Amino acid sequence: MRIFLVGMMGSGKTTLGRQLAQWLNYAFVDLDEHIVQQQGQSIAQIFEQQGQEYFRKLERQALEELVQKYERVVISTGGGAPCFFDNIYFINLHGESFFLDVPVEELVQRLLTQGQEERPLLAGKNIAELKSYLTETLTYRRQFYERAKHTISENSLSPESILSLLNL
Ligand SMILES: Nc1ncnc2c1ncn2[C@@H]1O[C@H](COP(=O)(O)OP(=O)(O)OP(=O)(O)O)[C@@H](O)[C@H]1O
Ligand SMILES: O=C(O)C1=C[C@@H](O)[C@@H](O)[C@H](O)C1
Ligand SMILES: [Mg+2]
Repeated sequence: MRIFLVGMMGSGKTTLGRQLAQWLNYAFVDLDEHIVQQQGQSIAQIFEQQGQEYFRKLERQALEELVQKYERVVISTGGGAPCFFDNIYFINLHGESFFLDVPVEELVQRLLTQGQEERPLLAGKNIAELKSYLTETLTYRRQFYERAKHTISENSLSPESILSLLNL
């Protein structure tokens, strides 16, 4: 089985994905980290030097490569990954998807305390700007995230709740 975690920046995809892969004894891939390693550039550098559009193409290519390569894997996607091209359909075609649905107030707290620097879309924003950016972005992205096969709310972000949704 392939398990994909989707949701906003700061929703906990990397943290939970790593834990879940350990539980299942599956491979773990963080899509952002995978792209950074493959390109030898940080996400911020890719955005700056080649642009966001190029980054979105890299995300799609990486998704295609990873489903070819792995059958038992947990993939934590980047915050925007399911919202470009037909990526969310591609994800659903190749595995079980989970939307980590965390309220904006909580995202703001987490992202303020955990460096905005590696997240180019958040860099340089103050708390009010961060909040309005996340609110607007989530309002638009929800239509994609909600196409995930399962939704997990903030208070059940654990490997156990994912396993029980999968009847494992
Ligand atoms: N369940 C949780 N409760 C509280 N804090 C959490 C939880 N999960 C993750 N965090 C914290 O929130 C921050 C963001 O988590 P993480 O990096 O896993 O999010 P992400 O969804 O992968 O974000 P991005 O899309 O930017 O990669 C980290 O500081 C992490 O320690
Ligand atoms: O929400 C987004 O668009 C992004 C989220 C991160 O995971 C990275 O993929 C990148 O910083 C863009
Ligand atoms: Mg992450």
